[in-house]
Amino acid sequence: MAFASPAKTQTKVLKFDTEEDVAVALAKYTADLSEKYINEKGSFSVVLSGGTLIDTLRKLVESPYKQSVDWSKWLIFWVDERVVPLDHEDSNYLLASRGFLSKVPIPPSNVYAINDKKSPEGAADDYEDRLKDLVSRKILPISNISGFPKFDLMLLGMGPDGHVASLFPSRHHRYEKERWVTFITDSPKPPPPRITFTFPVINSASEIAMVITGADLAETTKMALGNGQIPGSTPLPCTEVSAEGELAWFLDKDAASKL
Ligand SMILES: O=C(O)[C@H](O)[C@@H](O)[C@H](O)[C@H](O)COP(=O)(O)O
Repeated sequence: MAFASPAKTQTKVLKFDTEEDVAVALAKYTADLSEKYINEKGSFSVVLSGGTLIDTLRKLVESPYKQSVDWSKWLIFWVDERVVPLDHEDSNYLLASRGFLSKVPIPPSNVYAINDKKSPEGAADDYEDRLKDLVSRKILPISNISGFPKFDLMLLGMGPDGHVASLFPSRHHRYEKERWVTFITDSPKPPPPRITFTFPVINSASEIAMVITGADLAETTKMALGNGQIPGSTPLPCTEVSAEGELAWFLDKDAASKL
C-alpha cells in the first residue's frame, strides 16, 4: 500500500501566565476538539499520558464541560503505561481513573487500559493487538499518510531530559519504526517496566497537545522549540513530535521563561 508524503506539521505555541490558565485553556481546547471530531466521525479518541497531565485536565471535568461534552463517544488510550497492577500507585490508569475517568460518564468498555497480568513484552504485544482489532473493526482509522493508526488527540507531557511518552533520549525504543507499541524494562524514570506508543503512532495523530508547566522544563522547552539545540548533538525525543494536523504547545510562564 502506498502512503502519501507527510505535510509539515502546523505548530502553535500558547503561553499563559499561570498553570491555572493552562488548565482553563486546555479544557476548552479539548472540549472544542471533542465536538469537532464527534460531529465529523461520530467518536473522539483521546490518548492520555501520566504525570502532571491528569491534574492539568481538571477543568474539563467541571462545569460547563462535564455536562456539555458527549462523553459516551469518547475512547480512551494511554500513550505510555507503567507495567504494574492497575490498582498500583504507579499506574497511569489509576491516576487517570481517580482524577478524570471517575468524574465523567465514559463507557468503561471505551477505556483501553493495559493488560496488567502480562510481562512488559506481553503487555505491549497485547495492546498492539487490541489496536489492530479496533482498526479491523473500523473503530480506529489508519493514517493514509503513514499507515499507522490515527488517533484524534494525544495529550503529552515532557520530562526535563526531553522524553515524551516512555521514549527516552538514551533508549533505542525512540528509534522504533515498525511496531505500534513497544516496551522498556529499564526506564530511567521509575518505575522501570513500561509500554509505550512508538513515534510513528504518536506522529500520526490528528492533534497533539504538549502540556508543559513549571520552571524545571524551561531549558528543555527552549531546546524543543528549536532555539536551544546543541549543534551536533542527537535531537531530544521531544523535538521529534509532530502531528498530521496541529501540534499545540500549552506553556505556563515558567516553562516559557527561556524562549
Ligand atoms: O508515565 C509517565 O511517566 C508519563 O506518561 C510521562 O511520559 C510523562 O508524561 C512525562 O514524564 C512528564 O511527566 P510530568 O508531567 O510529571 O512532568
